[in-house]
Amino acid sequence: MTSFRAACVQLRSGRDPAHNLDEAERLIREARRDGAEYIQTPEQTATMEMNRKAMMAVLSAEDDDEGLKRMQALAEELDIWLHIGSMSFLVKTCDEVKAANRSLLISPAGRIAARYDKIHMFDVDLENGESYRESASFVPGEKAVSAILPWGTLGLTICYDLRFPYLYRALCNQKGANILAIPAAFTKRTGQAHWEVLMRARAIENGAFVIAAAQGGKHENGRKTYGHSIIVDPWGTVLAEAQDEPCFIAADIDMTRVDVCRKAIPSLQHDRAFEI
Ligand SMILES: O=C(O)CNC(=O)[C@H](CS)NC(=O)CCC(=O)C(=O)O
Repeated sequence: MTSFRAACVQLRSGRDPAHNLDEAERLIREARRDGAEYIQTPEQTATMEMNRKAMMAVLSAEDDDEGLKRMQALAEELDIWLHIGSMSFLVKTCDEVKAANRSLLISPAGRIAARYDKIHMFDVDLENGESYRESASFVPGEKAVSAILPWGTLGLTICYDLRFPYLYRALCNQKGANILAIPAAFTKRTGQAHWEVLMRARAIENGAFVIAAAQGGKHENGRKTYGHSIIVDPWGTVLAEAQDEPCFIAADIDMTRVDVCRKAIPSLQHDRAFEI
């Protein structure tokens, strides 16, 4: 199998996890009716907009999470690869309980085929006063993860990871990835300036498809995310892109494009070690 239809579900998740999952399910079903076989949802599909205390109060460990079980049942019912861009789960570190910002690939049998914990924490102060301390609530992951799909190999990353190109290089050169997943909740301000150019760069420099489902619009607490869920081919061509409303976008993915583009520009093979 060398081609498949991929979709991104764009959300504007709010404070109520059940409502967020209802909205995700509605759009996943729409994307399925349109023929999608791989459907990705954004970072923080189930819980956004919460302060640390409120968020910790509603989270469960992955094994006990009803929302995740619901998404597993949905993948099985619809016979799709359902990629939950991220959900948060409680995890114990040595001295405290924190959350993992975790991406989950669910197989058409409803099983968890891969899980990836976001490596790079968004601890940032923007010029306009917006300030984020992801590491206050989340423990970062330590491990790059790829997963084999029937059509190719998926590299799993999340949002701010987009800014660390060597992660994508490692996924493509050392873990076989030729499809890069970058589900996100980018800020509107940074997204306007950086989103599309970085997404296209990751696709071009690695000769890989990029699939990125996003949060978009003005959320309940006033925070604005950029939206613009995007699917890019290995030559850097944008195959589908959203605005900032909840919706789905879809594209037919022809995996033979990976070989063609990597043959034309074999930069992955031309990587060299160098002295500093
Ligand atoms: O906190 C939540 O509710 C959902 N999670 C997020 O919004 C995450 C962590 S704060 N956002 C990003 O990584 C934005 C990256 C970004 O915008 C950039 O790199 O420019």
